Amino acid sequence: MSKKDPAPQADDAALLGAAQVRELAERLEVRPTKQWGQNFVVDANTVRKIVRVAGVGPDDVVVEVGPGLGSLTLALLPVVRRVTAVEVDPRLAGALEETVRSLQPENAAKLRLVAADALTVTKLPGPDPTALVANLPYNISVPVVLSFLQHFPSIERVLVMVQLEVAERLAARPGNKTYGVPSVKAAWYADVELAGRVGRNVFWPAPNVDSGLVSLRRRTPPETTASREDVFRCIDAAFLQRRKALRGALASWAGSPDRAEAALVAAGIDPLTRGEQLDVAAFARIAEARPEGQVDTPPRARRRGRETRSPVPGP
Ligand SMILES: C[S@@+](CC[C@H](N)C(=O)[O-])C[C@H]1O[C@@H](n2cnc3c(N)ncnc32)[C@H](O)[C@@H]1O
Repeated sequence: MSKKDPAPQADDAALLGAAQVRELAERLEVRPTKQWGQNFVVDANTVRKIVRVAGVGPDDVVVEVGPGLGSLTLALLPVVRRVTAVEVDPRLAGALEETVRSLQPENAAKLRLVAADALTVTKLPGPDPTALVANLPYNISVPVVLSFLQHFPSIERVLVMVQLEVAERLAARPGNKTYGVPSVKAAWYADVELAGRVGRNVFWPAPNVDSGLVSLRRRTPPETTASREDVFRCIDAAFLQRRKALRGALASWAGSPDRAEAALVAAGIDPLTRGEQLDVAAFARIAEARPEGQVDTPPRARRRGRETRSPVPGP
């Protein structure tokens, strides 16, 4: 056993309870807005749980998207090396540092505030982030997760609280009725698990739906010569008409149903399969099998050009 003091836990720290969240909001004259998905956590046990399930520790540099009034930030700060908090609402961004200074002065130096729209953030100050931990605004939760996994390869783990339905969709497996574009794209970057459910009563104001915790662990993307963009375009096309067999659903993506069929056969996939049955590795194989130089063309041009294009290459 080490003689060193154990790493501080969120349990020891000053956290915000329901009364403090409301008081703080009142003092800052912040009325929560739907536009920015502002449902603040008013339950200290929930933020402790998020930090615990995230599995972050003293070496972690955590990005928190949407710190709001600071409920989760205050639970993260005692536990991790640094928190970089990205907040779009200038009223909240302007107050966060002061909140931390007054409640946890010992951790104030660990906080870095970035006042910005998280969807535009592709670089962050300070050391590379190792984790994303956030209670995300519901309307942009999937784009935020995908964008941070794309732009920050140093992020190894993600724990986000999102609308339960979105959490289930992110963690869904092929064949499941909630499996869709978010599930396949998230699986490109990470192994994804539903890590818990959270009732709506831990928020102020309470949303109309329950929430879920989603845990993502970075993995190596499927091996393919196709670019991520190409694979993602193929996924988008397949799910645009999710009940359709891929031969038809991928027709415009490939140039024609015949070309789609050829790419599917070359990838070893039955052309009558539906996208909802395939995992991300299968989409990577299809994108790889697509004829080179192929571009999405309007239907008329596609019909005219059909006979003149070169055949789809074999596997
Ligand atoms: C669900 S609240 C969570 C607040 C706080 N983390 C908590 O748990 O109480 C979402 C937060 O994200 C912020 N937000 C919304 N859209 C954003 C964006 N595009 N970029 C950064 N922050 C955003 C909101 O202003 C709000 O503070």
